[in-house]
Amino acid sequence: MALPKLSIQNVSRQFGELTALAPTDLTVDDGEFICVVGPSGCGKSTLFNLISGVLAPDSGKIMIDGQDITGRSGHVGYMLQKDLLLPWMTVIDNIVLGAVLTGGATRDQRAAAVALAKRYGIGEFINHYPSALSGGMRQRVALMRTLAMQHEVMLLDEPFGALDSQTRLSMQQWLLTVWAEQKRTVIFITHDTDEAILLADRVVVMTPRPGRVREIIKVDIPRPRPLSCLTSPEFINIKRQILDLVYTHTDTQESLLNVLHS
Ligand SMILES: Nc1ncnc2c1ncn2[C@@H]1O[C@H](COP(=O)(O)OP(=O)(O)OP(=O)(O)O)[C@@H](O)[C@H]1O
Repeated sequence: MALPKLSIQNVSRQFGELTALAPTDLTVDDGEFICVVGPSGCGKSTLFNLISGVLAPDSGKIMIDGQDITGRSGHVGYMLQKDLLLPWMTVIDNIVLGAVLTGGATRDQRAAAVALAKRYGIGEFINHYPSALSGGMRQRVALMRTLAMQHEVMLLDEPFGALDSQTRLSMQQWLLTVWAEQKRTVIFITHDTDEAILLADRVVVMTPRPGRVREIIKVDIPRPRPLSCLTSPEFINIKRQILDLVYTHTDTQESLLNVLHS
């Protein structure tokens, strides 16, 4: 059987007294698109910081292709909601920034970045500065930068969270095109249930803090997924399951019962 692309085994993290992530397991296959949803503060970004090696876990192991990368950075691409484009650099220089910081972009790397920009709708902006771009365009550039790092696993932390709903819908379709062609393994954090279902092969639902994986919902809606699938019965059915999991939690129910009986 093929090794999973990413394997998270019993990974946890405390900040002082606070358990930000309870022991968590997750296995992701090569080329999968996973969305992670869960209440604010349940440890989603902490999980990303652990996978990317920005933080070391207190327990557990993180493997990519069977290789232990626990606490080690440089093995995954990581994109945040805030695009972090450098304002004094052009679009193309921002895309190759990873290479620039690790010794300089080669001619081939720049040519590959130009090809990516042209392929994915920002070709005419490569010599512009970020300040001249709309929010959606800036996020495209930030994603191109993450792609240009050539990591097979990409972590996207609410990349469309700050965009208006119309731009967000077009960015979701755009991202699905990029993912289908580039064949990367994507883990994507979102607070938007529709976004999670539209994008994901599986949706990981986390519990409130201290977060851990509560349930994993498979999204069997065929691809490509046009916007019209947002109102299909199967979509609504999955949405109902996820909302039930996110908004009803035994601890919350127990504390409500305690209040009622006190
Ligand atoms: N560096 C840190 N030091 C102390 N506490 C932290 C640190 N990073 C995160 N936390 C705490 O850990 C918990 C989980 O935070 P995290 O950012 O991972 O949650 P999240 O699910 O990503 O939240 P949101 O959906 O609001 O972005 C929160 O209570 C947060 O305040």
